[in-house]
Amino acid sequence: MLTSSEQLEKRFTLYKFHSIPDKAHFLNSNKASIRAVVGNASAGADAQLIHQLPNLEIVSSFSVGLDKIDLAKCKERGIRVTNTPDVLTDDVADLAIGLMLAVLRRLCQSDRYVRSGQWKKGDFKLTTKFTGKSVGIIGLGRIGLAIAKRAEAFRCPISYHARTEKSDVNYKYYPSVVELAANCQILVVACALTEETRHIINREVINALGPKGVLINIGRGPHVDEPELVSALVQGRLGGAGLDVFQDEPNVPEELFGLENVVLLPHVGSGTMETRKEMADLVIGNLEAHFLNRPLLTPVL
Ligand SMILES: O=CC(=O)O
Repeated sequence: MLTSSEQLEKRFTLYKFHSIPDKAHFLNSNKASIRAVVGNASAGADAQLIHQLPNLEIVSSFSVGLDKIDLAKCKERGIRVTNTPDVLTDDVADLAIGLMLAVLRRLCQSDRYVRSGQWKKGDFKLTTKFTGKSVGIIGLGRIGLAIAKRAEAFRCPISYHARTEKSDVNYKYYPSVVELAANCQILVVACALTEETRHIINREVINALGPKGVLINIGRGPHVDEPELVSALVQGRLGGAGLDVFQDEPNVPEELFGLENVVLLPHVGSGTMETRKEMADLVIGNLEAHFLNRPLLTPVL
């Protein structure tokens, strides 16, 4: 089976920009021929790159998140943009529930307990029940809703914050994130990263969630004021955290490494073979559709 970059290479002239050492020189020599950019969760098309590519027609991102693409610039230039929604929703929602269980039931710590032979010296300490805990979700889009559905099966009361109240759900709506945090035991970040949602988890929200509260972040690192989160966890002002994303990936604050109430994952929300294949198919399908003048499969712009 061909890898996704082999498939791209079969159909297009592919430049692996991330591995080109002298990017400025490369752009200078090739800028006129580049008509498409393939991005992902860590690199997309910012204003500078868009500006350097006069014939750019489409940005096709191997991610649902669009925060690495300057959408306003794309719109201004008439550049099409696509992402990979829906196909990754289940995986990301599964992982959010996995993080809740892992933090509350101390799954990673228990595993280390067995491997290191400590079990022979005594039983593992008691942990905290997940079923029935109240779950607050920031962002009730596709992924937020999928998390809510799963948490409902664990008999968790669900509440949420979003820009506007949804008329088609029965979950309790909080117009303020601080109020949501004060009224739930597990707070999940599941919204898109935009200028409005950067640092949506700040000191006030963390303090409202409190020393028994748990933060789950499957969104983006910059949703959280990371130094504030680290100090709250170190000082015991927050009960725990399950984090799949960080401010400066792959760098993770080392103060977190020694904390047992924290589970740290390397941004793997959509990281299954099945889903990554569906995402790659969408990226390639969108590019093909564009260059054949057919309707895009998952257009953003
Ligand atoms: O983080 C992953 C994505 O946006 O798809």
